[in-house]
Parts: sequence; C-alpha cells; structure tokens
Amino acid sequence: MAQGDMAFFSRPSSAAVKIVAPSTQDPPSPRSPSAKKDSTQRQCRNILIYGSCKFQDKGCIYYHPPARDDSSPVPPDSPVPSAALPAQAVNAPVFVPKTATAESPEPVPAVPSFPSIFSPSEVPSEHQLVESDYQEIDEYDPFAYDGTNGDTFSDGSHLMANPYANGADPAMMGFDGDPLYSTQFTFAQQPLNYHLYTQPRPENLAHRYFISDNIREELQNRAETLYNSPAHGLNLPEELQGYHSLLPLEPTAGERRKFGNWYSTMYRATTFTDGVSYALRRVENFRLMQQAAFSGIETWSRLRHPNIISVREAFTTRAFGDNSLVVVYDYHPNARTLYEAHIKPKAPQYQNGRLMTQSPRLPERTIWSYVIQLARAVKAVHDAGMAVRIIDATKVLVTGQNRLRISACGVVDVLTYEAHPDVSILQQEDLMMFGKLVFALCTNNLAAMNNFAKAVENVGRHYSAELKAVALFLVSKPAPNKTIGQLFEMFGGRMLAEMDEMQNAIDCLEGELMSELENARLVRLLCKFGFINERPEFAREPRWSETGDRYIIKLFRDYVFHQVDEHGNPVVNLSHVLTSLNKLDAGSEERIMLVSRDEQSCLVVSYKEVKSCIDSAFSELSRR
Ligand SMILES: Nc1ncnc2c1ncn2[C@@H]1O[C@H](COP(=O)(O)OP(=O)(O)OP(=O)(O)O)[C@@H](O)[C@H]1O
Repeated sequence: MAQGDMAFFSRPSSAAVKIVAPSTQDPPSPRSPSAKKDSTQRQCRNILIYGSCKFQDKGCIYYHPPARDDSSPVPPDSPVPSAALPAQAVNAPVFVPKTATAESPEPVPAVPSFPSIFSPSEVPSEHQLVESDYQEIDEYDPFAYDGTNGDTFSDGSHLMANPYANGADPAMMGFDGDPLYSTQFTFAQQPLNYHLYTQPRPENLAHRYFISDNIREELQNRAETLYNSPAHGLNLPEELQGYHSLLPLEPTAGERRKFGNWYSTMYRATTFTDGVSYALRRVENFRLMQQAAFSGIETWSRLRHPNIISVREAFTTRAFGDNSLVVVYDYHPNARTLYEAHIKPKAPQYQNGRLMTQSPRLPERTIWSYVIQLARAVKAVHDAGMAVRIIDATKVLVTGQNRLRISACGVVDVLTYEAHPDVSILQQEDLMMFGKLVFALCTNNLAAMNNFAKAVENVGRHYSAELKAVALFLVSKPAPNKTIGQLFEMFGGRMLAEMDEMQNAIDCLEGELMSELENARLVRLLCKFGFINERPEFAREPRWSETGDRYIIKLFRDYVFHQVDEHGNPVVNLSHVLTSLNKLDAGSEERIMLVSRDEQSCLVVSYKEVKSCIDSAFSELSRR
C-alpha cells in the first residue's frame, strides 16, 4: 500500500482491526462462555471508541490502559502485525468507522466489525481465519441501536428511519429459510430480507424496479403535454382574468362546428396564483344579460365526481376583442372526446390483409363500462337537483384507460339561463341524450338516430339483449318511472363486474406505486452521497471528503458507479447500482472489497459499515 494512501485512513484514536476476508462459509459456532477472555483482562470498549471511559473509576469491570502521551492509534491489545506484512502496512494507521452513536456519552454495547485494511496480496484465505478472529466480534445486539439515525436535512425535513435496516426481528421480516435464498450469511442474527425491498424472486427483479413501460409512457406524455409551450402569433390575450400562456386545444381556423348558436373554443391556460393549468371554454360573441346566469356555475363548482370534469369559475371578457363567456374547468392533458376516440372516421388502415376505413366496433365490455360510468355521473347530478344539459360524444372526454368524464357542465345553464327551470324535464332530456350517445357508440355513427329502426337492428345484431334494452329505455318517451335510478336496476351483474374491474385497476396501480416508492428511498440515499462526496471546503479541512469515514464512502461510490471492465471501459450496469444501493440501505452484513483508484489499496467492508459511515458523515454535516 502506498504511504500516501495511508493518510486517508488516519483518524485520531483509531483501533486496530483484524484482516478478514469476505466469508462465504457458515458463521462460526457461538462462543462458549469459557472461550471469552476474563472481563478484567478485556479492554473496555469505551476506550476503543471514545478514548476514555467515564465509568473507569465507577465500577467498570473492563481493563483500562493507563493514559498515554503518544497519540499512537494502536491500543495495547491490538493484534501484533505479522512479520509477513510490509513495513508500510505495519505502520499504517487504521480506520475505524464512526458509528451513529459515537457522540453518545452512554456505553455502546455493540461495535460493528471494522473494515480491514490490507494490500491485495495480504488478503488471508478463508482457512487462515481461526476462531479467535471471531471472538473479538461482539455478538449482534438487536437492542443496541434504536434505529433513529438523526437523518435531518438542514431544511428540517427528515429522512425516515428504515425499520428494516438495523436489527428488525427476523421473524417479523419473514425470514423463514426460503430455499431460494442462500443461507450462507455471515451473521445469522441479521439476515438481509431482499423481499422487503424488491420482489421475492430474483428473476422478477429486472422488471419490477420501475413502473411498467405503458404507464410510464402515458404519464410522461401527459407531463409533456402539460408543459407544451404556449402558442405565439395567434393574437391571443397575454393575460386573461388571472390566466396566462393561452394555448388552443382545437383548431381555431377552417370548418368549425357550432355549440348551439355559438362558436366555442377550448384553451389551456395557467393561473398566476398557483401555476396550475386549467381548461378554458370560450363562447364567442355572447352577451350576458343578467348576472344571475352565473348562479348555476356556483352550484356546479361545488359538485365533485370522478366522472365529471370539475367546474372552477366563469367570467365574461373582452380580451379576445369580442364579448366572450369563459368557463374554467380542470385540465386533463391528452384527453380526447368520445367522438375523437371512437367515432371519428380514421384514415384507411390494413386489418387482416384488408383495407378498412371504419373504426373497429367497440367491445361490449367497454360500452358497459362507459354506460355505467356515465350513469353514475348523471345520477350524482340528478341527485343534486340539477341536470347535465349536454351529454354528447363531443362533450364526454376519455382520460386514461377507458375513463370517462363529462365536460362542458354549466355552460348551457349560463347560455340558456332561466330563472326557474323545470328540472324534471331537463333531467328527462338528459336521459334521452344519454340514450342517443349509447346508440352512437354501438353503431359508430353520431347520426344513428336519424334512422331509428336501422340503429335498433344494428345494436341487436352486434350486442346483447340487455344492452339493447338499456339503450331503448333511455330513448323511450318521458315517464314518471323513467329515472336514472331505474336504469341502475337494469344493470344487474354488469355493475358488479365493473366494480371488480375497478378494484383490480386499483391493485394494479398500487403495485406500480410500490416500485416507485422504493426508488424514492434510493434517491434519498443518492442525495446523501451528493452531500458528502467531493466537499473540500467543509470544516476548514480541505481533505474532509477524502479522509476517515468519507474515504470509505468515496470508495463505495466508485464501487457503485465508477467500475471499469477488463478493457478499462466504464461499466454502466443499472442492476449493479440498484442492488448495491438496496443492500446499503438495508445495512447488509455482506462484505465487498473496495479498491482505490490506483489499485494499490483495498478495504473489505460490509454494507452495514458503509451505511454507518454515511450516517455518521451525513449527521456531521447536518449538525452544522
Ligand atoms: N377539461 C379538458 N381538459 C383537457 N382537454 C379538454 C378539456 N375539455 C376539452 N378538451 C379538449 O379540447 C378539444 C375541444 O373540445 P370540445 O369540447 O370543443 O370538443 P369538440 O369536438 O371540438 O366539440 P365542438 O365541435 O362542440 O367544439 C378536445 O380535443 C378535447 O379533448
């Protein structure tokens, strides 16, 4: 080992450590009481750790060496280095990781086995390890460490103590001798339970570190849409009643459909107050005759339902150069109308070798799901004493996987304001519009109702009698017993199937969430690395990041991220990074060899010891 490297390990009051190689054998049998040294001959651990023992003259039964002037880091009962060691190694000051409790005035009952320092040529073979090597290692005491490691960032936020990391009960951790796991661990007292951190079977690990590709892609697409830059050159107002960065969500030129008697355009805009994006429906050239027309908007803004796009507010404005009505809704990036998703004629495509111009027929299961979702939304509105007023394939949005939400609520109430409307008639109209939508979805045709007989025949041919009955009920003549509640009685088992699907979807998403939860834990660890590594200015000690505990951390960082293959090419192996970080976070007893960049020195340390070094270096930083 080069002399220069030695200085990295030097710390005052270090204790000598034995050279131990990573063990792949079964742990040694427990010590018999007779094998222990007489306690009066054994050196007090407090001397080793703190340099003094405050109970020395107060009954501590262990051996306390007389105070020495010289600052030699090697205490009296350290093993005498063998003659085979090179001179540099003999003189090498040794490294002792600080434990999380190092500052504690209380005696520390358990000291982790310390990392060994040796040049590669002096790694002892396993058979050289004799029982006495283990006798110096205190048995693991699960109560010695309370698990609180003071992980506090300077902003006051806390890193959660890892309940599994330090001595959780093996039974609680579910360690039951699973034959798929090797039982060759060094310390039987503290097995690493991989299944608490990742999936139970190694072959699954590769696929389960992150959420599935489909969901990630969809969420990323939404995020991208959310941050699309606003439109320029469209002559849109810079600022609109507290909203800015307007972006049209549909073409504003060319052929346009009317919304009743008016043209309307959807925009995405961002609020100045909270930076959140909203969907703004602008109705052009609308003159508000009385302020009371907005009373319906207030009622709508109080209604929250998973199948209704929430209404936020409404106002009139001249910012577009006309009198416009604007109603503000929650924004759902990448939402499509039912018309766009299913009915709009698609460009011809080859299917089964034939050029197909029509959209494929919607599966019955999907239509049932849509009908049930819409029925729930309509019921919520009717139960609140209101009417939806517009249920149309262009005013129902598909957000995510088959998720429907009614949009444009409240607009018609303002546009066709009546002081005392007959709500029951409006609700009957809702059911009629709902029925027309079911026919449109079943026939892929917005104008299906223009030829009612053909539409009914079409639905009967392709879908079940129950679905046809539901569609016919909805478009039947208004009657006292024709209510949305009545419709639910026709659903029967379909409703239960839909509920099962919903629960399955929740389970699926929770599973996906779990894998991301693990990643958040690793990000916290990486943050700690970032705080500690390469920090020359800290504590007015230019080599703070390069010495003591921090050197171990630096070598570990190299082990995780900066490995090279036999040709000197960087090893970019995400699995290695994730596995190492997981073991580090779990405080595994598994040992690894850390090699300095010049390959002149190496350390054998356990993940647990590296974890202890990181905790101590980080708490040193966060205490300042
Ligand atoms: N709340 C919303 N969040 C996100 N996108 C929305 C929202 N509301 C509407 N959109 C999108 O804005 C676009 C235009 O919606 P709009 O309701 O005007 O439908 P349309 O098919 O253009 O109907 P119309 O012909 O009546 O204007 C659609 O692509 C729709 O997906």
